[in-house]
Amino acid sequence: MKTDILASFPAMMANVREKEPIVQAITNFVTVNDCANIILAAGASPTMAHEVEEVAEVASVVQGLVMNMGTMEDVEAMLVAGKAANEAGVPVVLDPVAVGATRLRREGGKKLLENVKFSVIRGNTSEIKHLAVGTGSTRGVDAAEEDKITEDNYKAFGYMARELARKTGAVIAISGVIDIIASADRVFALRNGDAMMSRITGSGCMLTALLGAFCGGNPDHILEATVCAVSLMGVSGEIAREKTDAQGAGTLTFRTHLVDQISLTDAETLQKRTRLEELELGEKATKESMKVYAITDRAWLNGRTLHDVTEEVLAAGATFLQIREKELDEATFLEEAKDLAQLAKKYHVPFVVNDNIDIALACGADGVHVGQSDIVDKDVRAMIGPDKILGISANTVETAVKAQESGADYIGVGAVFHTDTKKDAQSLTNEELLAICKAVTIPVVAIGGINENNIMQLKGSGIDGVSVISAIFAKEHPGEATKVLLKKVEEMLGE
Ligand SMILES: Nc1ncnc2c1ncn2[C@@H]1O[C@H](COP(=O)(O)OP(=O)(O)OP(=O)(O)O)[C@@H](O)[C@H]1O
Ligand SMILES: Cc1ncsc1CCO
Ligand SMILES: [Mg+2]
Repeated sequence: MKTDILASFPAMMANVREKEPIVQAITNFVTVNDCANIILAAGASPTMAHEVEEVAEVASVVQGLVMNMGTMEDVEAMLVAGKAANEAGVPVVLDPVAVGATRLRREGGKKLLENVKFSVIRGNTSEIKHLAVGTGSTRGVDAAEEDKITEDNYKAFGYMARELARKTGAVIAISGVIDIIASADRVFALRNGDAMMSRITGSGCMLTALLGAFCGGNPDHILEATVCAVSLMGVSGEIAREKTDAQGAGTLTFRTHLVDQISLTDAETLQKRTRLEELELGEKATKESMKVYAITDRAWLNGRTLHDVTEEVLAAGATFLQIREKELDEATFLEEAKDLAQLAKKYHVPFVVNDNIDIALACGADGVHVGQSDIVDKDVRAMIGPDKILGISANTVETAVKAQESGADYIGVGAVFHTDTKKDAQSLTNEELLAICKAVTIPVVAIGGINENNIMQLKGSGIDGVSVISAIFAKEHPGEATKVLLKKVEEMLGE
């Protein structure tokens, strides 16, 4: 069951204040004093040790480790300390300051991510964008104007943060006008804070230091601790702004009020003022997710349940799941679809329902897959809304282009092989497949008679993966079959 994050705030705060975790911070020389003070204000105890000769020793006895790339003289010490903290089970928080801006920072950030396992990575939009997709337009320590987070794009930042969380195993916190916090499964948007926070240096560094204190006090609840710390920073920033304005004072006074307020804000005020939204983000159809696209078939269950067989297939690495039921009554179909939707969520695999839009919408699926006739009759995209996955079948350049124009997120092309007598003879040639793939920009998955023996024939056809039914579900060991297919597809794709 999902935990109620707001309800966890009092415990998160009390754990920091009562346990007084020692937090080691290897941070930049610009804001080091502010970082030490905010750790103290939260109720924890700072140690700003950064000499490479001693950091491992320190990191193995503290409760939290923070590393901040602000001035880049301590990357070697960060690597040594990070490894020691990982070995000792101490949570590590990274602030990848200006990570995309220079070669030194790009390489330093890469090295840290390759060698240290982080509990939390906290950065502004440009920094996290660089780590997630390599294209953040960082020029200095502040986020670039074009990477600004707004009410129009914050969901996209949510997807990006979740993707990075899955890749790194860390909770990701993006700061800005709207803050985003994401784990592999859950994504939050937080609308607290004040514009004056970006008019003093180091509010981001201070937030990262605060995260070190909260993770140190709550090592088994990193997601809750992160949301609570980001919220404490934002709410304290708002109250500090009110106090600053009441005095008619400016930005440096604001900085003092901000640190003061971290020590003063209580859990009740925090809960009351926190503006937290949990985002329900479905899975997206990507090229990567087309590799082994499994379609269910209950014909070969052999006494096993569809749930168990599907779980075996997902655990083995299937990258996409479609439920296809031609004979079930609606009520049973819906039950089954709800169950598989939950299962697919657990494995972070996109899940669509074949042909039945009502069931797709009712069961919590990520989308629906339909044939050409369905898009002639009705506007499926309008029915399911802009966020759900729409898959459409096509077998010519013309129908593929039409599918894309109708709002498809991917195309299923087939039948690729004759399934009956002319075993393994292609009914769609690689040239025809390539023409289809070139005519559209969305992912393409091939379907029809594909199995582990004929996949290699599709090399050079431009497809992103294969969709199979019997090549998985008719096998005695569907999980093993999935693994073999995945390996062959990656070979076929030339990876
Ligand atoms: N315009 C704003 N409105 C509300 N909150 C803001 C605003 N700008 C910054 N903040 C808050 O300030 C804190 C720091 O975020 P910011 O994105 O400025 O970090 P940063 O760029 O890494 O800062 P630095 O590198 O100077 O330490 C976060 O808590 C964030 O929510
Ligand atoms: C201003 C500045 N320069 C390097 S680090 C730093 C603090 C904010 O990241
Ligand atoms: Mg910063």
